[in-house]
Amino acid sequence: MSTPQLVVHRDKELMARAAAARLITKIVDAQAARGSASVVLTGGRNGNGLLAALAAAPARDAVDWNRLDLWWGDERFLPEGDPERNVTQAREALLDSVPLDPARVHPMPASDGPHGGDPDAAAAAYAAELAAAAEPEHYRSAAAAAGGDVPAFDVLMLGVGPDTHVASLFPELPAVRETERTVVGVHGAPKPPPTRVTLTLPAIRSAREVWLLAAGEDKAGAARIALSGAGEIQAPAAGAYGRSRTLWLLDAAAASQLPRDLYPPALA
Ligand SMILES: O=C(O)[C@H](O)[C@@H](O)[C@H](O)[C@H](O)COP(=O)(O)O
Repeated sequence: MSTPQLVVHRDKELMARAAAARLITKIVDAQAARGSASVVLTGGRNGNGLLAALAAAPARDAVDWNRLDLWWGDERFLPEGDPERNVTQAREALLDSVPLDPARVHPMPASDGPHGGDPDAAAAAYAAELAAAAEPEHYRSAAAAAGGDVPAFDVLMLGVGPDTHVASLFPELPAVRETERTVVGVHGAPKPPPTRVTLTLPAIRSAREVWLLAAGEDKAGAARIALSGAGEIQAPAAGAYGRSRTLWLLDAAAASQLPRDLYPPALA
């Protein structure tokens, strides 16, 4: 478990631009070291704000887009092309503007796909897709120990909800309690739409780096709770950490309720 590091930016726009620059560098370094990079995207305003900032970034095309694997941390279980789907919003924000290899872009299944309206079957299919992409020499995740291989994600990004949810892991609901499977269906999510598909905490924790994005006053309480020792069932964001790095990227508003001892030195 990597101890959370915090970086606080002046406002959400600067946080998005700085996080986009950080992601470009991370991808470029991974591609230089291993010939490819693997990133897990998140939905929501902060996740899409980062993608939009990346699309506009001067250094954008330092990334070899053709050698980038993209996965999702969660998805709203809606028909293909629905404007509320995370992949639809990601395409609009960035993906349709860069020359990705379509075979390396892995959206979670839609509700009108081959699995019918069954989010649990869709989740099982995505878990199988992850396992097929996991190389033997890749790090075996905590979930892999229980038989659920996932690729060695370089960066897994998560927006943080005001209730401390990440991906579609909501406090106290069954999905956040999952310790075996890497992907599960979600029924009755408090954030609409109610039916979703999500990575589980073991899958999230297999990533080399986990970046949590929190901007806005409405996230201040969630950041304080998640970073002050709350349990992962009550505060899923508290259970989202990477194997070598856990990075909270906040704006000043979202950091405004943090205990002083958690403030980064520059702000203390
Ligand atoms: O499918 C989703 O809704 C997202 O994956 C979800 O986990 C989101 O990241 C958080 O709810 C934060 O959303 P905002 O950044 O819009 O507050």
